[in-house]
Order: sequence, then C-alpha cells, then structure tokens
Amino acid sequence: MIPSPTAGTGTGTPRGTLVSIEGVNGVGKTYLTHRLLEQMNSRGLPAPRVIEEFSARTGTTDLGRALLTALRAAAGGDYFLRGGHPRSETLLLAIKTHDHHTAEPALRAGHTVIEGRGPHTTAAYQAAILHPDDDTAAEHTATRILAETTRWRPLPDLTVIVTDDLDTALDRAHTRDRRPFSADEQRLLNRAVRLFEHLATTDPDRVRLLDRRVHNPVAAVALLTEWIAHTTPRPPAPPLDAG
Ligand SMILES: Nc1ncnc2c1ncn2[C@@H]1O[C@H](COP(=O)(O)OP(=O)(O)OP(=O)(O)O)[C@@H](O)[C@H]1O
Ligand SMILES: Cc1cn([C@H]2C[C@H](O)[C@@H](COP(=O)(O)O)O2)c(=O)[nH]c1=O
Repeated sequence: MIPSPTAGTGTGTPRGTLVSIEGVNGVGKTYLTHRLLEQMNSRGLPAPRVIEEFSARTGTTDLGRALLTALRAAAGGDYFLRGGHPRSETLLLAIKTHDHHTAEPALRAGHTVIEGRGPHTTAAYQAAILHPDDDTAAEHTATRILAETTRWRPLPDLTVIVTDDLDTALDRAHTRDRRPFSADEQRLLNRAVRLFEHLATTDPDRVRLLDRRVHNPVAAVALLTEWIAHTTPRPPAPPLDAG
C-alpha cells in the first residue's frame, strides 16, 4: 500500500488516507487514477481502494445510488443534474456523505481510498450553478458548501484538482462520450475551473493542483504518488450520534 503516516484508529492499525481526485469533465481523473493503480500493481504494492465513479452508478441498490438515480430522473438527463432546484440539488452532498460512510471501514483498516470527485466537485459545480453571473458570490457559496459538508463527513485528507486547457479536456470527454458540450455547459465548466482554483488557493495544506499542461502522465502519477505518501491522515471526527 502507499505508505500512510497516520493518525491512530484506536485499534492499533494506522488509519488510511482519503484522497479525492477532482476536476472538470474529461480532464483525466479516471485516466490518471488507472495509471496510478497500474503502477502500484506493477510494483507489487497493495492497490488503493477506489470509490466507484458517478457515471458508472445506476439503480437503487443502496442509498447513494437511490439518491443519484432520483436526482438524475428529476434533472431529465442533464449532465450536471440540474432539475431547476439548485439548492435542493445540493443534496448531492448526501451522496458524498454516503460515499464517505462506505469508505470508512477501508480507511479504518489502513487502506488508501481514492474518491473520484469528492465534496469539492459539489461545492464548485453547485456554486457555479447557483451564481451564474457573480464570481464573488459563487466563491463564497463554494466555501460555505464545503464548510457545511464537514458537519456530515470529513473532507478528504488530500484533494488533487487536475487541471488542463478546458477545450482540450472537453474535446477528450466529447471523443469519449460522443456528446458535445453546449455553450451553456461550457460556461458552467469555465466557472467551475475558476472555483476549483479558488478552493485550492484557500486551503493549500489540503488541496493541490495538478496541471496536465506541465506534467505528462508519468510525471503526474509520480507527483500523485509522492503527495499521497506525504499526506498524514487526519483523525476521524466523532460520529454525530456519539452524544
Ligand atoms: N494522456 C492521455 N492519453 C490518452 N488518452 C487520454 C489521456 N488522458 C485522458 N485520456 C482519455 O481522455 C478521456 C477523458 O479522460 P477521463 O475519462 O480520465 O476524464 P475524467 O476527468 O475522468 O472525466 P469525467 O469527469 O467526464 O468522467 C478518456 O477517454 C481517457 O482515456
Ligand atoms: C459529484 C457531482 C457530479 N456532477 C456531475 C459531473 C459529471 O457530469 C457527472 C459525473 O460524471 P463522472 O464521469 O463520474 O465524473 O456528474 C455534478 O454536476 N455535481 C456533483 O456534485
């Protein structure tokens, strides 16, 4: 496993590190995560656990899927789950809370867990949706959404925001999905990029930018490996029902 200097779990097993990989559609989150897993595998190291990506989830077999399926249906297939009620749709945080809940046993057992799109995606995307024309209000709301999140689940120990030229990222997603992005979607994603950068600037200890214009895939995976290895897991917050 990726070495994890740790906070204790109370059981003698060092706690694992929770890492989120963030960034706009097509930027390469899944690609780089797979390259990281391949590298761990080729070195004979235990692979991090990966929380299933959103687009692969269907059905209602658990609470997280049921919530996502309901949001998708209410949004009529919109890529960003917009059904016209953005404040209610920030319910996406409930899915992220559920994801953390399901990751907790692996973290307690000392595994590194990778969350593809964590709370920072919800903060950036929902803030961009809620304030389409007001950058300052959007930044404020993104910060508030993250703060609200921590009442229900901890933020990842390390958040890596993958960045690239937006057109390059969207071309990749277009080629992959055979679905172009509308002008409205491109505007939303442009704002999401700026909000991701804002969130990175305001929390430099926890959040890192990985710029694909600067780092080729080999260098990007090496950086990811190094950042994960040097992240100290934070002790878990007491559960809400702890009294
Ligand atoms: N360096 C690369 N070389 C070749 N193909 C790449 C590279 N980086 C990304 N891709 C391809 O580009 C497409 C988009 O990348 P990927 O699926 O990893 O993006 P993503 O950030 O996970 O996107 P989304 O959030 O939309 O799921 C994929 O088909 C992926 O295989
Ligand atoms: C968590 C979250 C996701 N979305 C959107 C963004 C993407 O279009 C899809 C997820 O696709 P992926 O291939 O699994 O990355 O869902 C969103 O709009 N808001 C969110 O909080």
